Amino acid sequence: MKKIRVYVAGASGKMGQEVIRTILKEEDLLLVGASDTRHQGMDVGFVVGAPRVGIDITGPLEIENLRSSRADVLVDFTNPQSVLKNSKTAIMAGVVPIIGTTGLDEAEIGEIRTLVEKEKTGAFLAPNFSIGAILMMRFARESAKYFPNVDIIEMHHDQKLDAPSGTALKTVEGILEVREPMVQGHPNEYEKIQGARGADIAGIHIHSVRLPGLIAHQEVIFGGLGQALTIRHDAFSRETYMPGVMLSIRKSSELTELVIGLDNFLD
Ligand SMILES: NC(=O)C1=CN([C@@H]2O[C@H](COP(=O)(O)OP(=O)(O)OC[C@H]3O[C@@H](n4cnc5c(N)ncnc54)[C@H](OP(=O)(O)O)[C@@H]3O)[C@@H](O)[C@H]2O)C=CC1
Ligand SMILES: O=C(O)C1=N[C@H](C(=O)O)C[C@H](O)C1
Repeated sequence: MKKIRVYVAGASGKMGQEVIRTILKEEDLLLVGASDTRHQGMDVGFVVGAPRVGIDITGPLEIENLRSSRADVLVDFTNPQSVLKNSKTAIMAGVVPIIGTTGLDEAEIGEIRTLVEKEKTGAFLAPNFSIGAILMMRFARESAKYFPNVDIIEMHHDQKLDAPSGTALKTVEGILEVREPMVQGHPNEYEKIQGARGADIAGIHIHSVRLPGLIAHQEVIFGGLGQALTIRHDAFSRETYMPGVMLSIRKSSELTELVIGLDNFLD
């Protein structure tokens, strides 16, 4: 069996470690490289609490390392400052980036799309790899057809860099496919303290909570006449993302364009 060769950027991080532990258990996947600013020179197995793997963590991602690994895909769980450069590096090396890192803006995603087209390779980006979160977004899109008034509360651990979360933004994107931009709340409302009503996208307010103890949680709250509908998803551990990440690795190695969203790979 020809194995899919996987390189992981952000290998020492919370998601990177979980991804590596999972890849090491999959028979059709082969870990061929690991990069991170932390634990440089250490065997990646020891970093993730597994036996020795024979692959050292190489430091920030370099095109030479990626090329010499002969990777098919690069899984990126780094940070909003590194992900664009890493994705471009992968595409230039002929490696399909699987981008889990959030925080890319529209212009940056456009840059990736342009480079993918120029280099005739593929790329995959998913703000959320959890099936429950995908369903939450799908149900929210459906509900917005009947309940146009909606607020989002997203809650994450306090080490998260970007706000609002990629999932909240993707949820809004889906809702705006079926709901026109509108003003929510009283037209004359005002904030006594700046930010009290959260971030406003086309009238949908996003409130970002950051607290220790949390992992990743989101409520999409719809208000209607005499009723409210709340759709909630909770990630209680990072294992929740693994089936989606593994599916994406298997589906992405043959991509020839930029694809956004795990729902593209679900039946
Ligand atoms: N799509 C999804 O389903 C999910 C997405 N995420 C996203 O994934 C990203 C990572 O999350 P998380 O694992 O919690 O974050 P962590 O901070 O735990 O891990 C990120 C790691 O990447 C390292 N890093 C930074 N720059 C580079 C670089 N250029 N090359 C290699 N490694 C680098 C960091 O090092 P240092 O600390 O020294 O900077 C750190 O060790 C976030 O954007 C988060 O929002 C998270 C969960 C699910
Ligand atoms: O930083 C995280 O942890 C997460 N980030 C993603 C996001 O911004 O939506 C996905 C998930 O919420 C966990």
